Amino acid sequence: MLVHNKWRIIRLLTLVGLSLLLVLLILFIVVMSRTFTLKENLGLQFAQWENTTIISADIIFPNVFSSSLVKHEVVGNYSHLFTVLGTDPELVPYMLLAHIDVVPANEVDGWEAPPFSAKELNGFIYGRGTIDNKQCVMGILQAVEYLLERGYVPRRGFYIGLGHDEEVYGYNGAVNIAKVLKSGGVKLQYILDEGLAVMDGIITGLNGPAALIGVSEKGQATVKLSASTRLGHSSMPPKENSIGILAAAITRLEESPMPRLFGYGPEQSTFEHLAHKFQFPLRFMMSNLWLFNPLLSRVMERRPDMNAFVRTTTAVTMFNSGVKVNVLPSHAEAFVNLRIHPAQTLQEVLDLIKSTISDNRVKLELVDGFDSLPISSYDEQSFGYQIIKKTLLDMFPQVTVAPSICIGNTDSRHYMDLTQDIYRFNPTWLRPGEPERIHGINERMSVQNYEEIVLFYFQLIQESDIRILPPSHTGQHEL
Ligand SMILES: CCCCCCCC/C=C\CCCCCCCC(=O)N[C@@H](Cc1ccccc1)C(=O)O
Ligand SMILES: [Zn+2]
Ligand SMILES: [Zn+2]
Repeated sequence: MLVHNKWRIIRLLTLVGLSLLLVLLILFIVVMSRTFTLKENLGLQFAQWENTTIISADIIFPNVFSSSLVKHEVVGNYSHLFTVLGTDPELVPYMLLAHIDVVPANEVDGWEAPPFSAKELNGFIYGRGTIDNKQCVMGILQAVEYLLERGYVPRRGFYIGLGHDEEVYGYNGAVNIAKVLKSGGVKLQYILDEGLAVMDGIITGLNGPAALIGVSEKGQATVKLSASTRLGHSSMPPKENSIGILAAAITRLEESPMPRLFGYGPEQSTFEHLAHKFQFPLRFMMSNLWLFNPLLSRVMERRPDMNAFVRTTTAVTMFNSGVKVNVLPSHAEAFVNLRIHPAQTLQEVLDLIKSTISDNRVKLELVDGFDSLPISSYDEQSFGYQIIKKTLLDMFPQVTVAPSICIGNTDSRHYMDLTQDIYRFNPTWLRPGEPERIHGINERMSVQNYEEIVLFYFQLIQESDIRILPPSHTGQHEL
């Protein structure tokens, strides 16, 4: 009897033990498969890191990641391509671009909140990337999430491209996303990428805010300059060494700015579109740039952000030389970053640098460069431009919309084979003192503006469903 009971207890315990093991195994499989899905979807963005929980995007945007209308691909290891199906295959799709990478930031430079904290202070979210370009990454995904949640089905299909290396030329992210699309024979109605913004109080003399849409972007040249002289003891220096030679060359470059070209590129159209918002006599001058170019250029060039519209800009960004206080430097090198005005070519800029330096001991190498980009359409029939403009005016009737040229470079140049119409614009409001925060300290985005950004994409996506633009009633711009 005792033996019999003992076996019954052992059998019972084994059964309980096995069941427990089974439950644990099932739990383990469920947890692991969930973790893998998250990791696959977002490239491992689910971790506990320095007291910050990084939450996977498929938790924040569940509809985007589960909808049968949306296909998500990881491209070039870290970039993201979303394909959103439209119901009407006749309608040419469009594409929204933004980038997830940022330039470095260091709290000790004077940030009011840690640059990677996204801390909210007085209605502003502080953090590197908040206005370049996380606001658009999140704004686009949040808008699509809300639309899907409401059962929206687009008529016109669209793509979303989120590059991971825009700040270092985009060669792995944007270039590969464009390749994927090209290999699928995709053609795009228009592209909207980061770029200019709503300028509020930034343009001197202008009444009211202006939304500047980049219909082109400046070219760029990164040039390496170097000089080499004999290594030796600092107690017996020659009259000049590599540092002095290179410094003199750089001084010559800084003291000889590139020619004023204001009015010979798309900026002419910008000011013609804005002219009616200036007071006399500026209104008259802006409408007659052919006559007032020389005068206006001289006023504008005094402010760095305005000077960018006047000429090819020259910025010495890196200078390296020397190894020890008592050793003559055998080699000095510097990098100069130029943003090329559309009325000049890369070759003309290189020739001018050479003649300005005018010293054969200084070696000049082109690290990377390209001419300014083609001008996208912005007339009454221009689908993309008019959709962006209408979306803006519906939201902000007080804004004047004008075509302009983007003074920085964007990923969109890698998509040039897919469309003729590329627009560079962030639905971000910039007020005095704010342009300096881009790549600078205390980069921030107001909570209110973030909500507007979500709404902007929410509206734009729905506006883009229109088959053709309604006939224009005005047939003229705001001049
Ligand atoms: C007449 C109107 C005056 C208006 C004042 C303008 C205020 C400035 C507003 C917006 C700034 C535009 C920024 C455009 C986005 C640039 C994004 C960016 O930083 N891109 C990098 C990309 C790059 C390219 C090559 C090498 C490294 C990085 C850049 O251009 O540096
Ligand atoms: Zn950017
Ligand atoms: Zn940037």
